[in-house]
Amino acid sequence: MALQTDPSIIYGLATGYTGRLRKQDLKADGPYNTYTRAGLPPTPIALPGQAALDAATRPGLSAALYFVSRGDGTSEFSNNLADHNRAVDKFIRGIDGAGKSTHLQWFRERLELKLKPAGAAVIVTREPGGTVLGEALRELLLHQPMQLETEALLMFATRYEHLATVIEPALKRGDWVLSDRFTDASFAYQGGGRGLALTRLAALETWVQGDFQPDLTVLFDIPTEIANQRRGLARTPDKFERESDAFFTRVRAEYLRRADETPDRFVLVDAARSIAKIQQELENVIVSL
Ligand SMILES: Nc1ncnc2c1ncn2[C@@H]1O[C@H](COP(=O)(O)OP(=O)(O)OP(=O)(O)O)[C@@H](O)[C@H]1O
Ligand SMILES: Cc1cn([C@H]2C[C@H](O)[C@@H](COP(=O)(O)O)O2)c(=O)[nH]c1=O
Repeated sequence: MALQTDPSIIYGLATGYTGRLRKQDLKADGPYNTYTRAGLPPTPIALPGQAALDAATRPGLSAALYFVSRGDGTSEFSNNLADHNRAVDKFIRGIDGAGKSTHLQWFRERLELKLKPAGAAVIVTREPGGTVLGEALRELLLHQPMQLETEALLMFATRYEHLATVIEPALKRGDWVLSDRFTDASFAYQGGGRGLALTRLAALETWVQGDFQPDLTVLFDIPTEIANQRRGLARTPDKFERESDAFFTRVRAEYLRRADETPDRFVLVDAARSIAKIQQELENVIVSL
């Protein structure tokens, strides 16, 4: 297994390091890139002080095998890969670039305010995930290599569980459901991005959800180059985030094709604009609901 540690890359970049590690830095091979090369870098990458030398020669007792920066000068330590991936998800991921996580939280708060008098709850969920089984499968889907067909089937398997145990019961209760991604993502990523026949995805869509469709889908549309800059903040990219620009351009094209196909269901948001401008537009969406 590769060491995959950012400080070695930063050391290798020398004066080329601008204070922010980008996705392309992780991909650029070099003697200090511990993502592309196995083993230790060729030289030490720091001049350690007395405390660090003491810690190396007399390490504290711990079962931890992994760590990830919390971004506040401290680190989150984990004993196994599943916990580590969850910690990475929490502290580093969340950066796909379009800004949907940023706006989802805000959207939820606004919607809750609107629904409060009616007493309806807002359930926020996500795909892949949203259930105990779905979250376990998410780990595999985001981090394990697998056949394209397996990936598509697992996406729809998590969706079946999600619909049956979370979404449908919530809608029956009269609650509102906000899902961070749904079936359009399968068409965009497995279909557009990876090239699985759309007819196969359409068959799975019918099997898993019948004629169920979200009432409204907000598509945060963003050119690949801008998404790249924002995604550049992600330091430990998952399987999807490691994909090429061409992949993301195809993903975007398929999202736009889906929006074009069923325009009544979609609100297309130009996500390249400022957060304030986007929220102005989302405010109008909430008013119209
Ligand atoms: N309109 C915007 N202008 C500038 N920066 C933005 C904008 N929207 C989001 N960002 C920033 O871009 C980064 C990515 O945003 P966010 O995590 O919301 O993306 P995402 O599409 O939800 O990604 P993921 O799907 O991985 O969670 C964050 O650092 C966020 O602060
Ligand atoms: C539902 C769904 C998701 N994906 C991909 C898209 C993203 O890269 C990840 C999920 O990560 P996020 O931070 O929650 O956006 O999974 C997919 O390929 N197919 C799908 O159906």
